[in-house]
Amino acid sequence: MEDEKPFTSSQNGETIDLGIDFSTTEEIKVPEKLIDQVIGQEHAVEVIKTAAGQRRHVLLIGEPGTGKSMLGQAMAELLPTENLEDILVFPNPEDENMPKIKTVPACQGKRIVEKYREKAKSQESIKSYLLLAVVFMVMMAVMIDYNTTNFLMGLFVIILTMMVLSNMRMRTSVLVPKLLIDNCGRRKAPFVDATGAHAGALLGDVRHDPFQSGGLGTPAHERVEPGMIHRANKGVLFIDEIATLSLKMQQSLLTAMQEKKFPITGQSELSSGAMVRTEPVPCDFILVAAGNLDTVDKMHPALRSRIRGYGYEVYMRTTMPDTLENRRKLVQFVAQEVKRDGKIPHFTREAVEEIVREAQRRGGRKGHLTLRLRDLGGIVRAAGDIAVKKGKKYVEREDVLEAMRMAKPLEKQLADWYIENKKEYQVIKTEGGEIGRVNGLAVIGEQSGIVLPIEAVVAPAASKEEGKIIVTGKLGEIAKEAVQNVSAIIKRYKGEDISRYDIHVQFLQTYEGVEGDSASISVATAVISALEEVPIRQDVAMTGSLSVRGEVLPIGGATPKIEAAIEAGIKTVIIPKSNEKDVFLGPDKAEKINIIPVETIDQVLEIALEDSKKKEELLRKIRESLPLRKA
Ligand SMILES: Nc1ncnc2c1ncn2[C@@H]1O[C@H](COP(=O)(O)OP(=O)(O)OP(=O)(O)O)[C@@H](O)[C@H]1O
Repeated sequence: MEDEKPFTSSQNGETIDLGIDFSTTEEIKVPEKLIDQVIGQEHAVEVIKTAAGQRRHVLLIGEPGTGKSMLGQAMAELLPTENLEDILVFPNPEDENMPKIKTVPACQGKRIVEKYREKAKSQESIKSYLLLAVVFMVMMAVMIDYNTTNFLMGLFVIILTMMVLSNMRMRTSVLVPKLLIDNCGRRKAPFVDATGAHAGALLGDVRHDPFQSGGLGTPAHERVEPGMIHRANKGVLFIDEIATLSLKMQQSLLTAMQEKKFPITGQSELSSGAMVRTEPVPCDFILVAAGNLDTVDKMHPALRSRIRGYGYEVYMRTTMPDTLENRRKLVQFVAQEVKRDGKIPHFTREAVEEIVREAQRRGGRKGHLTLRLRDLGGIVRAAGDIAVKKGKKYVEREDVLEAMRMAKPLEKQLADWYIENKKEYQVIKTEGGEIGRVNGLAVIGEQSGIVLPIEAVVAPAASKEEGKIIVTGKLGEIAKEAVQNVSAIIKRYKGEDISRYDIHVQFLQTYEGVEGDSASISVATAVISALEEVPIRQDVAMTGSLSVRGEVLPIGGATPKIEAAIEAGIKTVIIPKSNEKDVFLGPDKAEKINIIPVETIDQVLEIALEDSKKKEELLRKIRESLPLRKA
């Protein structure tokens, strides 16, 4: 029971209880089966086990790097191997363009081809002896009565014999079938990853033959190439981003799933291969399709319905509760990543603690650990590489910390560059007070924060009828929405309509990829400051969403945003109270910043505005007017 209780507090540099006694991950046993190595996706694991037993299709929806392809591979391991088959393609004497297909138990395919080859070879040797005999006889005849006519005659006979024999040779080799799918010696059912495959690779193809019309060509059956659907026969066909397949391909995939057989034909209409169409080739695979939520919308409806009707849909989790049991699983994860990589040393306990701390940080929510394990595995490998370079026997804590500094995702590198750049041009101010200018916070990608300065100017409306909200810089829509929300608040405390003013809002130097939806308390603060002419403290940064009732609502990415503020040299950060427990900072960082959680807009203004009589008056009016003001 104790193991299942989630931890709620941040560990800020203390020793982390990992729920297991060990000094290095060398002592941790890694399960043999891949399915037992899947961490934190218990529901998906259950479904995969059931689906493997019942041969059902599965649709896995979720974020990248959460184990979708790993589950597909794990499923292949669970499938029986006794009924694996070899597939052969034979020439069809009645219709050359419709090669015949034959299925035999695994390993028999090779033997059959071998037998045909032997037969063809013995015919070959008879022909060679025949040719030798003819040459010998002609030479004898020419030698007995040598003259030019006889010599030329002899040459003609030899050439004629060679031509006849070579024509016979072609006919004999035509009879050797081609082994299309060879499953001999396989210890696991096939797992075929068809992500991003083009039509020929997925469905099979027949190669073009330029000599075909001259009768010199390669026989049709030899030009037949199996598709991934055929290679996956009796195994798993895994397709990530399934919606990126063309509708036509999805339709063919559906047919293949229904029929469990699919003929192979040339995919290019201009190729001579397009004339060839084999008998249906077995493709009795289990489809494990993957993607994100967008995939569900874009997928061929009939294909999705097939999976829903004859299989399961699973939503992959992105976090798991921070319990002792799950921390133990992360220890196992580190051990298994080390084993899988094969080139890096094992981790010390302290190094694993640092990985778990990073998992908490990336979890982004209180009491949660991230399940984007591919990214976490990236840090494990980078730390391992660092330890290898230093010639260490084990990966230590400092190596993990160095890896986290080094292995920054692209977005983080970009965010750092913004900060440097903005500092250089003094776009980010970290001291003094300014009217209408606030340090907002935003994220790029998922893990990287930036300081996003916002400026507002308020002037009496130029037009008599109505004022305008003029937004410059990217994120225009977000700013407009934020201004609309703050206008309700202003109306209440000021008793006047904001439409009497033109309001200009600018997000200073924003770039592609910046997510600004959590900037609404910043916009509100900038607008109120501009309207009331009360300066905003520039050593304060803030993040939070604002409701029309003046509540400060939770946002994502609290930790990276605070880290960005620290890097920019800001001293105080305002965050929504409900995000308080999502903050995971190391002790070195935590001491550099004062984090103030707030619930309402007046609390924001109290901290962010410079002290003055005007400010006191403003706060009094706002507090009286706010419907949900908490005492
Ligand atoms: N749940 C998990 N348990 C253990 N390891 C995991 C898990 N998820 C991811 N990993 C690690 O990350 C690697 C990559 O994961 P995988 O390729 O399965 O992710 P995915 O969800 O298929 O991502 P994508 O959609 O980008 O292909 C795995 O080989 C494994 O090392």
